[in-house]
Amino acid sequence: DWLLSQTKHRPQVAIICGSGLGMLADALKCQDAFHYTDIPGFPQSTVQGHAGRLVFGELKGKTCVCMQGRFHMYEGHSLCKTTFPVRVFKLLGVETLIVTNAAGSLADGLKPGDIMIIKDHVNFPGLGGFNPLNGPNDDKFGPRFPAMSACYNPGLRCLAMDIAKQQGVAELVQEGVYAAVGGPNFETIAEAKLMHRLGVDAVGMSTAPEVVVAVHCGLRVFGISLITNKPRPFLSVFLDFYRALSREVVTMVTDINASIQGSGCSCSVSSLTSS
Ligand SMILES: O=P(O)(O)O[C@@H]1C[C@H](O)[C@@H](CO)O1
Ligand SMILES: Nc1nc2[nH]cnc2c(=O)[nH]1
Repeated sequence: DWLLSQTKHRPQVAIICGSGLGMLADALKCQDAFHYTDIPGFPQSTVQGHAGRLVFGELKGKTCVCMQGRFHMYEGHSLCKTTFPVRVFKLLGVETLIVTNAAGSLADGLKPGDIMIIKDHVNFPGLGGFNPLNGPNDDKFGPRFPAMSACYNPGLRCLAMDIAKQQGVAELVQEGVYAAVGGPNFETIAEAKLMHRLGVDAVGMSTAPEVVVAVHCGLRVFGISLITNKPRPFLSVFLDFYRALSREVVTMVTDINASIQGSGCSCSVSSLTSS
């Protein structure tokens, strides 16, 4: 009610900006911005890179609200608090939630700088009983036992891939499974390997609880992870080096063969190339 009394904007889309992604809010026109400290009952950001502002504005003809800074379990917030803004968005009239995060890659084809469109998630805290929907269910938001089999809207995922192609950045974008862990420590090598074997492509410390609450209250969800790092077991560093070296040798041999042929000589070192 306080927010609705402070701004004329009536957002249809909410965007939660992940670590280092707060500048997404700068794209909004005709902004009304509120510090979390000024919003009655709102939790407070404690993490560097999370400015702690709710920014309303227009983006390509849609009214949006952006969270510049989200809340994480490792800050000491209860899961109810970390996901509280999602219910605020629902009450503001939002229909679509876009979640973004910084995440570590566990997949061979995902490198730092790539974008992963989230196709599904593994909510490790949730599997262990740490769920924002714990406690009495509030039926005005959603059912006691909500389905989570299609959390990430297939139409929006498809649209995002099409836009990536149109903008010529498709090679940086792929779909994958995000896993949420509690943090704040990063994974041990054994934990990273375990998650990789379980089918996880990227790991982070947020997002899944927000998505659970959003799906519970009927919001359409789209999620992306910005890949910021990749856990590097020693063996894979060695294998990458070995592959790079092999590629160099093949290139050198190919060049040598080309110059031998250019000189009119009939011999070559092709057997070395193939081995
Ligand atoms: O809010 P997100 O999920 O982007 O933040 C990630 C997880 C930690 O807060 C932080 C670690 O780098 O980035
Ligand atoms: N848990 C986890 N969170 C991250 N956020 C950004 N990178 C990582 C990572 O490698 N692991």
